[in-house]
Amino acid sequence: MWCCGNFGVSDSIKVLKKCSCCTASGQHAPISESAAWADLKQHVKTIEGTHLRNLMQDNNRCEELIKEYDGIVVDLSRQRVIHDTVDKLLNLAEEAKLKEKIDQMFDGVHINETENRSVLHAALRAPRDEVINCDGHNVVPAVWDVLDKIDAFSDQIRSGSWLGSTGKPLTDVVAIGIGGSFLGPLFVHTAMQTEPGCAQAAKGRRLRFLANVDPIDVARALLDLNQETTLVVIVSKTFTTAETMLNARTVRTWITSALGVEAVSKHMVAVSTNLKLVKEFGIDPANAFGFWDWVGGRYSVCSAVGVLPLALQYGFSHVKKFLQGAWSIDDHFRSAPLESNLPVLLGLMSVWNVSFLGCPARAILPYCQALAKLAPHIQQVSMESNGKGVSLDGVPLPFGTGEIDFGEPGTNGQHSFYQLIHQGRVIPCDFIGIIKSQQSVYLKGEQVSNHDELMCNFFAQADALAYGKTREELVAEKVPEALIPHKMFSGNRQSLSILLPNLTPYTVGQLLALYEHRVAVQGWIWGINSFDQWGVELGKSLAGKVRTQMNAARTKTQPLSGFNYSTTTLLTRYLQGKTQLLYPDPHDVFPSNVLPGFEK
Ligand SMILES: O=P(O)(O)OC[C@H]1O[C@](O)(CO)[C@@H](O)[C@@H]1O
Repeated sequence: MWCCGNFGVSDSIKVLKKCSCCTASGQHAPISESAAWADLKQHVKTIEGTHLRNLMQDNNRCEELIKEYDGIVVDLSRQRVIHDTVDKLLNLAEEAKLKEKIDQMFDGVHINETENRSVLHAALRAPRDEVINCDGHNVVPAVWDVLDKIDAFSDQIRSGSWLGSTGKPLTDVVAIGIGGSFLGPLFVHTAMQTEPGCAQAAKGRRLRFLANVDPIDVARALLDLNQETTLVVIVSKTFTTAETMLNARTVRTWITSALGVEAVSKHMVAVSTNLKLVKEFGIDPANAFGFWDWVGGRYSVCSAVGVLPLALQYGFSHVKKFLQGAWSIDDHFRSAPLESNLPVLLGLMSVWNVSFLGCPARAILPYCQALAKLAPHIQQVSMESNGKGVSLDGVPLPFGTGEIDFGEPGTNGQHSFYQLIHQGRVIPCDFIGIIKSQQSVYLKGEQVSNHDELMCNFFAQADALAYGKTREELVAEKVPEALIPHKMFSGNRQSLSILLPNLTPYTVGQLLALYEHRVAVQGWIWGINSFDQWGVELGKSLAGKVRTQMNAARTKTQPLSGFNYSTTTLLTRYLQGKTQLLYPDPHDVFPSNVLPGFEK
């Protein structure tokens, strides 16, 4: 048994206490030592004797593996599983106390143990009358206080009752943030942009994101914008992230150089959990939108992090539907039996592929251009959450965790990396299709509409991967012998298909929550903390060391010290290449043709 599940929970602050019965040291044995894991390892041999080409002929099996909830169809029939496999994976889930973990999350237990925090992003989309407790009090009213504030503020901006410092309406928004303070909002914005209702609501408005500290991104984000009509939203959970704060100072300079310092109160607002630093930056606390430490950065798109910029662009009513969609999956996740629970099944399939079938990567392939930013967002949600080397107890794990996520919308990906997926490495694929497109085009005389054409590929690719193409088929097609090995497809390559009725704010919310909870399921099975991210710290601190030396070298012409031969050589070459820029005056380093507003 890998864990007794006797988690002690104190009355108000629900902190997990170590159970005493697992090992002498109080540490849990890794899940890989469980009987359920061993059983699955054994079961791999059975699956290796099957081919999807044959498995797909069993209609009962396929029917069992096609699941539906609230309009979403998830087809798992092209996974390399049989009925027994699912049963064994559910045994593994039981061994990992998955149901208890889900309950603990919704109960506000401090399951993010290394940061001693609850994990309650689901509370961000809970209906007003829901009760979700954290540290002894219901957090839902506080969530709605912020949502109501965003509703009112976004309405003021959009209606023109809040004007810029020179009396003009603020039609453009630049949201500055990185990682979770950027990728989720960008994903949802990209998905909503072409939805007719949202597009109508956004008429005459522009939403830009500024994430990278690269000054090229500043130039790109500010291109053609006018300070007088621009609202800047600084989004940072900590308000200390180096890239975001430098970009915030840069854009503040862009605003104040044109409009004066007093313009900040009209043109700059913030989203953060650190309202003290927001104030120190010069933003009126009345213009700050808070959230809470129980919201992880990569899980924060449903907080003010995403809701504020999206409500400014589309109006709060559309964003509310996005939150409702996410809640639909939250509610399903916390209440549906594991065997019909979509995020649970998706998570278990990923664990099966990664830990048992040896496929550490996953391709996310939406057949919908509006989902172009889904894969980049899920990269962070998944890889920052589950790319860990030790168990919750800090013990090195004897197996790899996490998945290497990547993806592009179809059909673009087909003309790029699908070659490898068909004949090279085995990469389990998530195909995501939409029944009714946001845009409909049908040309007279064409066989099918444009969206149907797209979806023909969605259906074809999954079967191409599953069935492959045999030597016999090629011989029958009279393919020359020399070409046969090149034209053969082994098939038996697993994928799953997710079919959404349409792509609206509601279904975007569903899709988001489906992936968020799937990732959590994987982490709970592997026995890791999916909610911290210590792995990003080392690079950040080393960049600080380089920054100090860079400044010394630029301003005092001091020699570099403390770096290895390689870094010293390249750093020296870098410094030599830019000797003309010795920081005499910050404005001097901004060519006015690139960054409008920095003219001297
Ligand atoms: O919102 P913040 O505090 O600026 O952090 C941005 C991002 O930086 C990280 O902490 C690490 O890259 C992410 O987890 C987070 O989403």
